[in-house]
Amino acid sequence: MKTQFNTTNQRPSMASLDMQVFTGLAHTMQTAAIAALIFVAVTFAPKLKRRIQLARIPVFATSKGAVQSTRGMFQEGYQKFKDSVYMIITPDGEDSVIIPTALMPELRKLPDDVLSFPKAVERLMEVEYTKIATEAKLAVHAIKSDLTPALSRLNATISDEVDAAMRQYLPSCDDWTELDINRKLIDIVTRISGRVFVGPELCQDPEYLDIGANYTIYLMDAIRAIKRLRPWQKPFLAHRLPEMKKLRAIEKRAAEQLRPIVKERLEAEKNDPNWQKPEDMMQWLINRNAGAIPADEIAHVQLGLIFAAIHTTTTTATNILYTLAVTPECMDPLREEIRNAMNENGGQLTSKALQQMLKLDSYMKEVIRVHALSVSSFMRRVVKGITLSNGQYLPPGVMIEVPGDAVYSDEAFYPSPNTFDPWRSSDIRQSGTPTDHARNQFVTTNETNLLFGYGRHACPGRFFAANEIKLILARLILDYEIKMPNGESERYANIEIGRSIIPAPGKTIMLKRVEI
Ligand code: HEM
Repeated sequence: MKTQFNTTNQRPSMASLDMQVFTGLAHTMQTAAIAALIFVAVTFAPKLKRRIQLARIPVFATSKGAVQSTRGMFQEGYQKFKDSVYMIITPDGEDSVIIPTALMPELRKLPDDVLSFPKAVERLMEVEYTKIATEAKLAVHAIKSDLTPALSRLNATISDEVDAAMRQYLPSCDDWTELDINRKLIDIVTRISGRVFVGPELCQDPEYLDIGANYTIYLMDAIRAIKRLRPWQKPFLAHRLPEMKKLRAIEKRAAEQLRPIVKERLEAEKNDPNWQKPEDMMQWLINRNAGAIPADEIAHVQLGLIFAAIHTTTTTATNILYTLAVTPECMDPLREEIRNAMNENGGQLTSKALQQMLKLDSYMKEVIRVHALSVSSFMRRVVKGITLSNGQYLPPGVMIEVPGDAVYSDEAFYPSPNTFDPWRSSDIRQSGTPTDHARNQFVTTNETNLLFGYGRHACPGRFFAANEIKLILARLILDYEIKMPNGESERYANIEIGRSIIPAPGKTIMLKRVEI
């Protein structure tokens, strides 16, 4: 059989076709291989470079290491490398550099273009898809300059709201009554915070209360769902997730509810000379921008506040109540202190009365020492390379964090750390120097008190949160007996989800109104 050669006039034979296809395929594969190599180089080279730059740092454990929980990993790491910088490779593949307490002060004041809080939040919160605001400049400014200075003036209003919220959400409890206290606290805290965020009418509106109680839950559900996707799937599938649709829907409802109120207030300011500006965050946000930012943007900031304020406060208060239910011996000293402080302040829970409650403050602080909300704190991403005073270079892109929970169990900072000592801080404050007094408060932020973070981004809402929690606790302690159900005496164990440690939801405690 003659071999057929392909010419322009001839139909190609099967063999030459095969050859052409093969050559074409080979080219395509070559191109694909080069593209893949470039992709791998672009994607992994910075990571590889970082690894080389961090090579001197000991790596404690990988995600597949022998230690089971993230908390255990951080605690064991602390035992081994407490005073030095070390690295933990977390299950999400982050190179996380753990900073010892001694090196924290030199990082405290670095600006965001060197060591960034928003950039640390970006990947954690899947910001590319959730679109939540990582820069909270407007909110932070309004909290620091308007809310915190107004706290003593607003205290009576907030205290009245606490009473109203208790009446609304707690049953009469004339006899021992079993309550899902976490659920109740979400509603109570949403209403009280709402009074300060959006004013007296809206904070009682069922639509606002529903948004306030659920926004954080929907956001966290969406983040978890996105994290379950493979990285390459995210751009295509993230927006179609049912959890994301729920998130977008609640954001839309918030904008629809808040938009007309912002417009109404702007109109009133323009047209009504007798209009009195309300004292709430909504107004402070409007004032700070002289109406220059769109109403939808204010709604966005309000959602950011809801996220920052409500579940953090509720989780903290739930931790305290789960503990109160198993420490009945603390109830009388606390009750006596609250009554004395009220007697000295005209029978009211004034700001000054709250400041005088050293035992209550100490109890709250000790609960959080034993039941921290997170294994780590001060999470930041390095933007410009930093050389630490020990000579270690931290390259751009690296995440740093501090093992806050492990610090709380360090004998050097907290003697007998395994003992729950409710008056640990009040004893120091009563007998110590002014510095001891200042460094041992619930709202203190420093290298060994990390509930509210550390440095320039430390929680600006902590003064409001502390007052709110104290007002709720003072009412509960004055008016109720508290115990565990079914004669139990063990505290509910907290549950760990990644770096978070939260009180188990859905658990009950018993309340009975005190007979006077
Ligand atoms: C017990 C309740 C609360 C806890 C445990 C808590 C905790 C925190 C933590 C850990 C941070 C990050 C700090 C850092 O990394 O250095 C933070 C930031 C923040 N918190 Fe709170 N928070 C609470 C209540 C509140 C409240 C009531 C508000 C609002 C009134 C608020 C507003 C904020 C804001 C706006 C930020 C971001 C600060 C910034 O970007 O500079 N928080 N909070």
